[in-house]
Amino acid sequence: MIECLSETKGAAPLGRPAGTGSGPLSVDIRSKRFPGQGKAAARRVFEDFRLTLPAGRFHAILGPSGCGKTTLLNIVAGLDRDFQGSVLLPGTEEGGPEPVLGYVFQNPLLLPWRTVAENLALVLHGRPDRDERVARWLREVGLDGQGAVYPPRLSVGMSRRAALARAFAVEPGLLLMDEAFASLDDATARPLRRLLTRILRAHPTTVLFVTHDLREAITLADRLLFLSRPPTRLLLDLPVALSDEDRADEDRIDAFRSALRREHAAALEGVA
Ligand SMILES: Nc1ncnc2c1ncn2[C@@H]1O[C@H](COP(=O)(O)OP(=O)(O)OP(=O)(O)O)[C@@H](O)[C@H]1O
Repeated sequence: MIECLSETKGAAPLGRPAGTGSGPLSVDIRSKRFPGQGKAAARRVFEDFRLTLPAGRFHAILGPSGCGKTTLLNIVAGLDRDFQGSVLLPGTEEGGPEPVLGYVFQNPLLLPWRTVAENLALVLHGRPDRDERVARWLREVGLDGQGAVYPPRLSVGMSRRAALARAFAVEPGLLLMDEAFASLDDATARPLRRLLTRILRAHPTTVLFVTHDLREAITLADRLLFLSRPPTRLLLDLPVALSDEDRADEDRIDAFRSALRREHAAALEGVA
């Protein structure tokens, strides 16, 4: 049984407040299998997998393809309830209300027949401050003046900004990001990472960020969680004790990455 409890000693929150005093995110997956289809055998992904993550931190989740990163996010999000075990969302340990979840996928999933502003407004349905929030979040992500545009007219980077605005507009108590910047060239991804960091400074929340890119994980995260091949275990749980200055310096990021690769070669197998 894998258990990863409490904060890693020495893990600096890197300028982000260490949560709002709310309880941790606890995941206990006793068993998660996908049934076989046709001649394909059933697939056992998680078996006695436990994870307890402090609120208010940025956790990067890495691991080989097929180890269950997306499945883990879907279970945490409540999109996949076909498993044995339980999930305690941040803040609920003290009997608080369930936090609002934000989920950012690799595909921005904007409705093409709705304007950018309408796409944001949809997730704010029924809120009296809806229009004000839409305008504020378009400003926050640098899409001021683009509210009336339809998503197919947006550049790739702009549509990712819109997806970030939509995720943050609901004030998520937990933000799930699944390879949100994968498949983007570096010139597009880099400003998006900076934008995400800037937003999180102003609006801290608990983040689970799935990525294959170790550099990206080091640039963004407070903690790196490396998963094994199925049946999936937590292989490594490492703090990223780098200053903001270090994170902005690609040479430092590369040096940190090389050091991790040297020290943890086996656990980092399958991670780019
Ligand atoms: N709906 C499904 N039906 C059957 N098998 C599935 C289903 N979804 C995922 N799997 C299998 O479960 C395992 C974990 O999948 P998952 O997508 O969570 O992995 P991942 O770590 O996110 O992979 P990648 O890094 O390639 O995105 C894989 O072997 C996958 O084929």
